[in-house]
Amino acid sequence: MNIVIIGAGAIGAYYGARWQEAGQHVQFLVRENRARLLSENGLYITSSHGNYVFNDLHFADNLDGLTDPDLVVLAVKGYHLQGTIPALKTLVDRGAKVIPLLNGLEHIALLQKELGEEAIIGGSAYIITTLDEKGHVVHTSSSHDLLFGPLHPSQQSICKELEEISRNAIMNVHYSNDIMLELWKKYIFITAFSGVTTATNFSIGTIRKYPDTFELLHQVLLEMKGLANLNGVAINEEHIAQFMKQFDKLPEESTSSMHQDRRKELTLEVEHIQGGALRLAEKVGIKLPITEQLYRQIKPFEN
Ligand SMILES: NC(=O)C1=CN([C@@H]2O[C@H](COP(=O)(O)OP(=O)(O)OC[C@H]3O[C@@H](n4cnc5c(N)ncnc54)[C@H](OP(=O)(O)O)[C@@H]3O)[C@@H](O)[C@H]2O)C=CC1
Ligand SMILES: CC(C)(CO)C(=O)C(=O)O
Repeated sequence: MNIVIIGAGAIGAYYGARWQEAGQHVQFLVRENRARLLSENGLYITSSHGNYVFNDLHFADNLDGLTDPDLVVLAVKGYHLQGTIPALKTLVDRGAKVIPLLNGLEHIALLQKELGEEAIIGGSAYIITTLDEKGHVVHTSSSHDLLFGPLHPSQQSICKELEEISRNAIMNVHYSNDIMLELWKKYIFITAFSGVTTATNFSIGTIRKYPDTFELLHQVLLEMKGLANLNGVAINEEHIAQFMKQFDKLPEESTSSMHQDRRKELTLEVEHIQGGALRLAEKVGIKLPITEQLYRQIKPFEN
């Protein structure tokens, strides 16, 4: 498969590496600074699942430098979404489908509006990975799961093809026939996890030591369950119990990518994640008081 990844960042470069390693044609569309870093330092990933060096790295800072893809993987932060629309429009006009892997949910409707419902496949990543100071990928979780599935019936064959090629790649792939449910599950999980770790500035191990603080995670999950249900998505008590079990089992030092960004003093996706939840809540006429409180606490660190 011919894959273009927009954003050779922590998750884009990780999954790109795994597909290239499995024999797919992977190209990165990057911006000027990243192109310079890639030229100077190359790109490699370190991971407990095996390191990978891009000996043959294809990247360009404009579309003329890339061959037309079957699939575009969108792997930028929520606050960079708008900047990718012109390139996405061109690639979709040339026949590509787009799988966004951003955390959050608002981007799905926005991309469907801009590019058409047939173009946007549902996708979500469960992984903990970051870039080091040279721009190389450091993968620190044992998980490297990729969930995807059609949001439109016309996407079934490309999703099946993606499942096939990814089965030979070093990653866990899950094709879902109800990807909207999966997107909400991830959204609920990340709203709680990134909200509490970033607001408290603690990893999960420390949060777990304080039951009152740990309970915050549960409270956000319950609020978000209510929001999902009002949006017609069947999140239930069992899902919430599973998320709490996950929080219980995560290794001590585990934290969210938003919290890692706070530690590095980078821009935070609080507007896209918690802010997005508050906007969705307003649309259906409910309040999310705990999520709103976390949003207010994180906001000063956003930039
Ligand atoms: N990291 C993780 O562990 C996980 C992250 N996620 C989600 O995945 C998404 C991406 O996160 P992550 O990979 O960590 O982010 P990174 O910041 O590591 O990577 C994003 C990359 O996108 C690039 N970019 C931004 N705008 C453009 C553009 N217009 N064209 C080309 N490249 C562009 C940035 O490049 P530049 O250098 O030019 O700024 C940057 O390298 C986020 O929504 C995050 O929440 C989900 C699961 C886990
Ligand atoms: C919760 C986690 C680590 C799962 O992949 C994530 O998506 C993030 O922190 O951005």
